[in-house]
Amino acid sequence: MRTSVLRLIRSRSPSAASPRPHLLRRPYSSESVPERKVAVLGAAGGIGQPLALLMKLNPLVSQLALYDIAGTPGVAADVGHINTRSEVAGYAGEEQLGQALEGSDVVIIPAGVPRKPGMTRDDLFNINAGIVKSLCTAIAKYCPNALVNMISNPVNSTVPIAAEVFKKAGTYDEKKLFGVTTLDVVRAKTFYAGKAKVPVEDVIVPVVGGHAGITILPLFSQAVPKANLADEDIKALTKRTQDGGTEVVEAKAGKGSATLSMAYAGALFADACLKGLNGVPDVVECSFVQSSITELPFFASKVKLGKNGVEEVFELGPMSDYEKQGLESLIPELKSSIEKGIKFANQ
Ligand SMILES: NC(=O)C1=CN([C@@H]2O[C@H](COP(=O)(O)OP(=O)(O)OC[C@H]3O[C@@H](n4cnc5c(N)ncnc54)[C@H](O)[C@@H]3O)[C@@H](O)[C@H]2O)C=CC1
Ligand SMILES: O=C([O-])CC(=O)C(=O)O
Repeated sequence: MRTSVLRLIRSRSPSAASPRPHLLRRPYSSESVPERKVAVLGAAGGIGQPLALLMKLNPLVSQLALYDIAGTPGVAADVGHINTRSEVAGYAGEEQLGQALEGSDVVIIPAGVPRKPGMTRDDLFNINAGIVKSLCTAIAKYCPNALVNMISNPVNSTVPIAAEVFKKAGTYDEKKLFGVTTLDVVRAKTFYAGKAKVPVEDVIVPVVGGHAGITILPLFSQAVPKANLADEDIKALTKRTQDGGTEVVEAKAGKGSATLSMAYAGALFADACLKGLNGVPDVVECSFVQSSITELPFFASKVKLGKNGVEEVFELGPMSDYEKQGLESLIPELKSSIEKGIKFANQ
């Protein structure tokens, strides 16, 4: 098959007599990288569009399915003209959801309403819980083996909702469900790099717990490169990381929440999932997953990604007294958000 395709290219090429190998080479052919289908649900939205662009730029993706209730044919036509490996298709409306999902290896969900100033993420629950529930019902039916990257807020509740939907459908695999908390890590790294005056590309900071206010717990005591920051600086960095979403919501003044940095973070996390699926060793990211490292059934911490999704959930590691206090304080709020999601899904 490949030989005949090459022959065809050569025979049509003006330089067919002496083909230049680099012109014929397809660096991302299925021979070197496996075929991977990624579906984005909510692809016409503020996050969905730049995320579609970034996933189109990812050489690990061979098929990109862009689904939304409306507007996706335009996004797909636009993104589809970009010169990368993947084929792009747009799907609009519930009757096309099955087609969008079928065969997906990774499903990314940024569908739902964003915050306005004065709202908490939990204020989004009433609308987004129902959206997530119906999308996950379809995932259980059409691509039960896919890795699910949940972006829709409140993540602390939408991930438990997804788990319950999958349990009811008999398809739940705790290794394949992820709450995307990468934006907290992205922010913690940026803020730390600025304060410690180190290049952001060199920074590693785990962020654990959940994805709302005080449930976001950056572990700056484990940050590298090490910097001797004062306790007051660490407190300020922690608070800014916890309030990072609100900082953007207020700056956007009613026009939504983080979209571009979230698309970046979502693309980083999906790339890590794809690398894990493809057998790349030692892929580690923070994510909100089913967990037994605390008393809570879901918790964000460092997670190793492999061929079947979560390969290992890492312990929290050594923490400062300030971080230990933060951990203690976040447990009740995170517990109640998780329970709220479970209760909703079982109504
Ligand atoms: N996990 C995280 O770190 C972050 C999460 N978010 C959350 O992501 C979500 C989306 O935010 P934005 O893209 O800014 O909102 P947006 O309103 O710009 O886009 C949401 C998209 O979802 C679509 N949608 C609604 N119902 C749908 C359904 N049933 N099926 C498919 N698509 C549907 C809408 O048509 C819209 O295109 C919000 O819940 C927001 O809070 C935002 C930033 C960071
Ligand atoms: O703050 C919001 O509503 C959106 C979000 O989750 C974030 O930016 O971290």
